[in-house]
Amino acid sequence: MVATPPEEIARQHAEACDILDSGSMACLPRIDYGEIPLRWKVRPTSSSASSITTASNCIRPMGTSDNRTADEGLSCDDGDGEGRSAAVEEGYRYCISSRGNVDVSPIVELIIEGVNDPLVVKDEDGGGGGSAAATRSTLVKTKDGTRNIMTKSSGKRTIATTGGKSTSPTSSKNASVAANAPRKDETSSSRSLWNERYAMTNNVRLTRPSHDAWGIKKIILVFCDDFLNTVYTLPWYQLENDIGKRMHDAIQPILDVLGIQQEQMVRCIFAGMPPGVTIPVHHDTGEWVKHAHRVHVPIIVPDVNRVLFRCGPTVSSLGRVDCSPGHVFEMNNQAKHCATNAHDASYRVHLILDYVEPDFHELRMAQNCPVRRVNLNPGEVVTQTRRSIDRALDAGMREHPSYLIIGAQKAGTTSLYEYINQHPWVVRARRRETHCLDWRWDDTLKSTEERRSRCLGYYHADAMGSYPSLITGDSTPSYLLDYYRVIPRLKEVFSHEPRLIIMVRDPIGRAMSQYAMVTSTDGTPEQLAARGVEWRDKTLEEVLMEDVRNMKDDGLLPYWDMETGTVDRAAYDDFIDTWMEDEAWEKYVTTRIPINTGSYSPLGRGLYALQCRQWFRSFSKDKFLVLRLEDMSSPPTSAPSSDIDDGGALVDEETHDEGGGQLGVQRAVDRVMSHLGLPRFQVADTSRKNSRVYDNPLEGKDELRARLERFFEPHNERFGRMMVEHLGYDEGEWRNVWSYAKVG
Ligand SMILES: Nc1ncnc2c1ncn2[C@@H]1O[C@H](COP(=O)(O)OS(=O)(=O)O)[C@@H](OP(=O)(O)O)[C@H]1O
Repeated sequence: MVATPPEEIARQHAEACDILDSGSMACLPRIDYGEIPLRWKVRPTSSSASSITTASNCIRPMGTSDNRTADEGLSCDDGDGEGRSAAVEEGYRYCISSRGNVDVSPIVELIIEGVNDPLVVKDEDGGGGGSAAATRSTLVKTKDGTRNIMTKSSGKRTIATTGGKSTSPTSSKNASVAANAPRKDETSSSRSLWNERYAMTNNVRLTRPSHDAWGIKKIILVFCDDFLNTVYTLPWYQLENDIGKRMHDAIQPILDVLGIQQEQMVRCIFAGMPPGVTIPVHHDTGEWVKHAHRVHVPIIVPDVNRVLFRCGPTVSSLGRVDCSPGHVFEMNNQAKHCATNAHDASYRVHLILDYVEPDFHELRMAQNCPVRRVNLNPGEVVTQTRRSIDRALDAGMREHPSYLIIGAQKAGTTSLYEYINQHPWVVRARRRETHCLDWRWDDTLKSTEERRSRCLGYYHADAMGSYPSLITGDSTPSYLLDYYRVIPRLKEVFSHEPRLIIMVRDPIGRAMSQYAMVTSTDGTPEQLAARGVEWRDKTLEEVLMEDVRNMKDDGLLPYWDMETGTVDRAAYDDFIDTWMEDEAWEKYVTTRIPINTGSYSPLGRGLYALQCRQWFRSFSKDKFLVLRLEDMSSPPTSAPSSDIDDGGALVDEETHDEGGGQLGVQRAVDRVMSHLGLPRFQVADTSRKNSRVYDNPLEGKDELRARLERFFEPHNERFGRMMVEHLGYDEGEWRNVWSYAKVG
């Protein structure tokens, strides 16, 4: 979302003041519709409002203080809803639900001191607070909304993008128009919880870019990162200290009204809105928004008639919410909302609380990404980006790279890399294919330390140090076959053993794709050079025959009859998994893989079991994830994947994958996220990468195709068996992988 221009904020502020001055807008009736179902938060538009509001059975009433159920709420008038019409209810009930009323005087007692003091501005140098670590390397937003790491020392934007669009509602420039609030600190009570300098040493300083831009003061008790990976409890909500205990006690009645447990709370903040400020119409975004219920409780409201808080399905249908102190209301924060404090002297304070549903933690456990809860220490420094929060004391904890896509060539590795990079916590390596362990390996470097440093340079390891929640990796598909060079180097320079991802594809399709690429004259000079010229004037059949002869000469195919193109099954069964096969395979890979050309091994690269076996001997099985391209098939052009729900599952699997292919991509990426221990996200661009249009070189070559099928059939079978037996993959999916048996 583009930042709201200052003139527009000023216009909205004037409009809000007019509404308040004229008294023309009554508050929406307080109706408790129960908890707003999370799925209503997906697309808050008026059309979806009308479709979802007809489904009254979607409402899940919770116990409320006034004992009114959602259904009762729909049909009864609670006395203050004069003028309420069915249409009003119809339009707003998925945006606002009054969940009850509490006595907030214990909270007021805790936070009243210094509430009207002007905002303390942190020192230019970071005030010794939270931004110190961030000055070394900073994530910066690029034009396309992705993020780069800027390294201060070089002053050059070097690296890496992480996916995802920012939707920050405004900028600090705007705030200067909207917030004519005082910004200096001379009068602040030094022990007020609102005093940022005091909070910086006794609590923890966290930034909230949009709030900061609007001049909003805050007392933060509980906070989570954008993916709900970690929930941080700040000192002023920890039971070990007096303020924390008192906060707990004071806030508990709100949790009781909502019917939730402390563990469900993922954010809890007091937000002080300065006098004369308007927060323009916006809606909240980010992964956490989809999983959390947003609750507001007005705590200190100098004059309810000078406060305008509105929410609604569209900009033109905003309804006014009753902001009397103690009114506990849930709002759909993916619907449009805005607020004005038109009081001329005093701050307005709301408690803003977000909570997840009780089964959220189990869901995340099942996705191999359990929610962590961390107690922060007083004065602790954290490094924040828009999407991530890292403790300074965790700096350098993550070793890079976290993952490597090692192959197979032409099996969709580029696409997978691009999909993974759409995760906001994934940072690109310097190049997609670093090749730092094969042909970019520098033999002139004398020590392991130098070699490690060179390799780590491809992954921006230094700049990533302050952001341990961010990961990086690369995709170099030549590694799978070139294991004998790559594995010892990998072990030498990366002692932590990265996660290894292997994409596979029907070896016949893979070979055709390789042939099409290597013989293509399109591409950059670098690409053309890497392909080599050896296959330029050869047919697919010729290059395949060359490879099969090499294998035969190396003793790898004692079961293959060159004349008939058939496999002797008994000879095959006797030969595979013996030392003779090992020796022959080693001879083949050590003598037939040139370092400077892609024109080799069109058949050998499709013998996945033989390649994987070498990797499986060197790394434990939990390090591997093997995915089939066929399961991730998507169309060549970009298509939106907006029908994917929070858990990463499509809303309607039956219909949504027809021709779309997004489901396969999303599933593949979900599996990668589990493998990497990252929270799931929705892949926005599911289109194919690196795809090529070419004539089918097997068209009209039935005998050649049949030979290839006979050649690969036992190897495919063997590979499928390996997936089931070694990695424990599903038998139904893998046992007959790429079986060429004709049906009927
Ligand atoms: N999502 C999806 N669905 C279906 N097909 C896909 C997808 N992503 C990539 N592809 C196809 O994978 C081929 C490119 O693979 P790689 O990126 O691994 O090639 S490379 O080794 O990096 O050159 C290339 O195959 P060909 O077009 O046959 O050459 C791509 O079209």
